[in-house]
Amino acid sequence: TRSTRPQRMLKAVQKNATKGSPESVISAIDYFCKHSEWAMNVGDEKGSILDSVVTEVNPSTVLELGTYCGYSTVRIARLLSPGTKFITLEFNPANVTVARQIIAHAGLQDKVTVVEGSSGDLIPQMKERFGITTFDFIFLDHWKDRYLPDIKLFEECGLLRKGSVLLADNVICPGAPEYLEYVRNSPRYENRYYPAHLEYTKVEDGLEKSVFLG
Ligand SMILES: O=C(NC/C=C/[C@H]1O[C@@H](n2ccc(=O)cc2)[C@H](O)[C@@H]1O)c1cc([N+](=O)[O-])cc(O)c1O
Ligand SMILES: [Mg+2]
Repeated sequence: TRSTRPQRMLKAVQKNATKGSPESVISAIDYFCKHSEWAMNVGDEKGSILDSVVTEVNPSTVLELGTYCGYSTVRIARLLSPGTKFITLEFNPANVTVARQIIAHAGLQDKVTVVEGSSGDLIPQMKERFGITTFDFIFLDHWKDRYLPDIKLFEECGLLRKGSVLLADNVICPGAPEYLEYVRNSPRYENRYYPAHLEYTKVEDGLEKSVFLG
């Protein structure tokens, strides 16, 4: 039967990227998406903004919602200090399999734990299963209608501390209007919008950074 796009992306990484080089894995995926098949990775333009926010925060605990094939997972993991706890949640088991291989090709398998399941089920388990008290940095890039319920879940589970940074992809395209309205109207968040474009296109998109004020 026909392969899937994530499987074809993995093949392109294994063929074109140098083992142990996160930068070459990132480049190989971006090349694949620009010249072979578009895929919903955060991409190079928004990825550079992600890099700058991760570097600025220099987090000790990180959560990513929506591993997909592991592109942003590799972008984040390559920037983390030794000893940082990084967890990424992926709902689709086939994507978990591809992502783990792409992360391993980059040599970053010891930096991040890919957990299979839904954010709604797993976020309340973060403390007991992974010994997390609060997250310093959270990247939201999963189902757009889950951004709002999940930020509320972070608050309810006490997973945010004064200064925790949330960065949300696709707040324009496909869009997360309810999430944007929530963080921008809440006195508990300080927000900044980073204008950019939908990965590998000229379509308008952007990232919203929200700092929890406690
Ligand atoms: O729809 C988008 N992203 C949804 C991502 C979903 C991913 O998150 C996982 N997940 C993990 C945990 C969960 O709880 C739920 C899902 C899913 O199994 C999937 O791997 C999207 C779409 C476009 N687009 O142009 O159309 C562009 C983008 O940058 C996007 O991110
Ligand atoms: Mg996205």
